[in-house]
Amino acid sequence: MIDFPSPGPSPSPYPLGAATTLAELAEDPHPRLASLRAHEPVSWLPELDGWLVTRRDLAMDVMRDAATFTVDDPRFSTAQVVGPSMLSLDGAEHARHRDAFAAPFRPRETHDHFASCIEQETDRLITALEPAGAAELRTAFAGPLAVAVVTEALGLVGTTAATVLSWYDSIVRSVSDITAGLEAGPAGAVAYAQLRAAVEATVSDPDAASLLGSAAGRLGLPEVASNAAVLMFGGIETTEAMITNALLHLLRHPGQLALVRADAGLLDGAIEESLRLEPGAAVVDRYATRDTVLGPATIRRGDLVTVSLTGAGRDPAVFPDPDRFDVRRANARLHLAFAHGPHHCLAAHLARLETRIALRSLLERLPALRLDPDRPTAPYGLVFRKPPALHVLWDRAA
Ligand code: HEM
Repeated sequence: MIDFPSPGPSPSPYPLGAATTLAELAEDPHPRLASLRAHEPVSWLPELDGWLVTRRDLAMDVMRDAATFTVDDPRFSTAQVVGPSMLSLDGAEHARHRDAFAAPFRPRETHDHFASCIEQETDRLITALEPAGAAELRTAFAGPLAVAVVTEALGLVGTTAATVLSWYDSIVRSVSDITAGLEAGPAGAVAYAQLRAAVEATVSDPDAASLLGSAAGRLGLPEVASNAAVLMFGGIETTEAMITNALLHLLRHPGQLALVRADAGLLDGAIEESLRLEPGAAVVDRYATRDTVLGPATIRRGDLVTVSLTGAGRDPAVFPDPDRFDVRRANARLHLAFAHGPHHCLAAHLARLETRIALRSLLERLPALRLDPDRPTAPYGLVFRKPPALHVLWDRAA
């Protein structure tokens, strides 16, 4: 009798995906994303228990087709803490929630409402730092600025930036626990209840000129509160990352920094290049509503489909020499750092304005701003990517 060897598990059709770890994607994802993009642009990652899309054209296909790739799924962790909002709805319901908040974030309205507040807050923070000649700019500058601007945007009556930050921390902890498969503690629910009460107080205050008041004319109170939480959730860590990453890129490339110092018009190019190379939000998640084909992959209904915005930003088919930081790159703005399609970041203009004012003021006011050579750093993180700390030095006024 012939003894046939037992077949054993069949090899994965996605060997690169099978070998990809979440730890390496958090640490330095770029080499792995480059080989995935080249060989398995839609790959199954067992560690993710989902698909990872790394090619820019396919990333856009996913994000623009909300009927096939939805955010509206019970696994979506933010909605488990704050309830349904524009971030977790699709179709007509999504439009109803989003439209109620859209007007204040249009380019002209953003500039008129926020520019002077951002300038004031930036100046205040830099004035406090200036005498020391050294600082850790992520926690002493970018973070507080992001919180102050979100606080201004929400316009909650009687609520300080410190309170908004404490709610944010508690809600983020609950969302992270749920994402990690743990039971969320009570702090997130308590913070959300307080935020909701502040939203109610603001909406019923005839003197409060807040975007929440105008939204309340179109949405119910619980819906206004959910979206207020999403504005807070969407606007703090991402903007902190956007500012810190842009600073890091410029300070790491003195030649490019010199170009920006010589021509302030290139600052926007530097910001877009930084978003392309290291988007503050590295991925967005979608869930397949039906069996479908995406590029070379067959996706099953219910599958998690994670879009790598970082992978898309370095797609060589669109961005030649994609790893290079080039403030004069003509098409840098084609990055997908603010997503694409119906969920394109509501406040992208605000985030850009904030980062532009922040960087311009730092470069103008802190002479010879440079990285601290004794404390090197690099972006880190699976979802939100930024340097854990950004230690810098500058020349103090004599
Ligand atoms: C003041 C700052 C910000 C606020 C208030 C804000 C707010 C929002 C809101 C409300 C949404 C949901 C839109 C929708 O679902 O229809 C959103 C989406 C998004 N935002 Fe922002 N955002 C800010 C800054 C940023 C920054 C700095 C980044 C990245 C660098 C970013 C990346 C994104 C992405 C990727 C999405 C899409 C999420 C998805 O498709 O699942 N945002 N943002």
